[in-house]
Amino acid sequence: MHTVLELRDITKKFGHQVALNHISLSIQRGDIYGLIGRNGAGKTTILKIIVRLLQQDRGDILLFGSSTKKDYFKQLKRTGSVIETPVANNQLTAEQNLIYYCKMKGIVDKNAVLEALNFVGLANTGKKKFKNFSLGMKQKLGLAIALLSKPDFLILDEPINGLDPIAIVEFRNMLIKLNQTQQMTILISSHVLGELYQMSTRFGIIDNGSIIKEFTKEEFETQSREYIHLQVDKPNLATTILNQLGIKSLKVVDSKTINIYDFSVDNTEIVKQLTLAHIKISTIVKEHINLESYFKTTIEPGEDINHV
Ligand SMILES: Nc1ncnc2c1ncn2[C@@H]1O[C@H](COP(=O)(O)OP(=O)(O)OP(=O)(O)O)[C@@H](O)[C@H]1O
Repeated sequence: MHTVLELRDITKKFGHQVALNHISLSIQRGDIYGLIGRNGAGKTTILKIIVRLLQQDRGDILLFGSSTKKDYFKQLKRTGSVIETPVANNQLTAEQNLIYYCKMKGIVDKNAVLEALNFVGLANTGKKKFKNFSLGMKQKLGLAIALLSKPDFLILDEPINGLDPIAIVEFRNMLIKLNQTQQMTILISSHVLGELYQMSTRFGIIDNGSIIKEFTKEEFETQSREYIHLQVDKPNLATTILNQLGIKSLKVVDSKTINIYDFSVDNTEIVKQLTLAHIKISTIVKEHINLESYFKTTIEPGEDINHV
């Protein structure tokens, strides 16, 4: 296996605030690595440190095996990135912006601009200036800019934020195509977990500046299992009754939700006993753990009872 990126014990502080706390992770060639975390968890800070928009306070980064300053910057040329909002000139068209970036990056391939425009589907935007682009068009131009140098490693910060469902699917398909046809390794941060799940091969969950879980899609699929999603008005009393019924594995997720992982008692019996105790049930349904619910219960552990 070839390691594209390795972060070793990275710490970054802004004043007294610890944004990254001893982060270690590695990304292998061909991975689509989904970085998941709530607002302020540290995702953008990681990406900025990788592309050298920020400097870590401690720890080492290896990009394609290089860590020394000179070699690292050489390897950065094999990387394309869109971090925060795509930076383009408001007064220029898509094509003009790409020509400008080619000059800046020293890209001499004459087909690079047209290829990038075609790939992201912006070839027909003609004279329209960047300032008049929709959000989706802006995101696509950002991707086109990142692809100009035909990178081996693509880094994208929240690329599908604010896009409509059709644009999201288009974006997903583009990234999967890059990964499958050009073996491009991709690091992507996103809040849109359902979408991230569909394209990523590996995941890292970051919370409060620490990576708290890393897993492959395969591992997730093997471990994820069904559960009963129960919503009631008195979860504490409901938990007591469920325990009395012999249900050993459950989790109180929030002020009205209990997830039950133990199927030893029939749903009708659960409903009957809760109703007898004057508990109002608003939902009782069998569900499969998805990335979103896994993420939620991982970063907000709730009250865990005998559940691993
Ligand atoms: N330049 C800065 N100066 C001070 N604090 C900063 C700076 N950049 C980031 N931070 C802080 O570091 C923490 C991590 O921020 P970061 O932007 O990496 O989070 P994030 O996971 O990308 O969040 P979001 O999803 O909201 O973009 C936050 O608490 C943030 O306020």
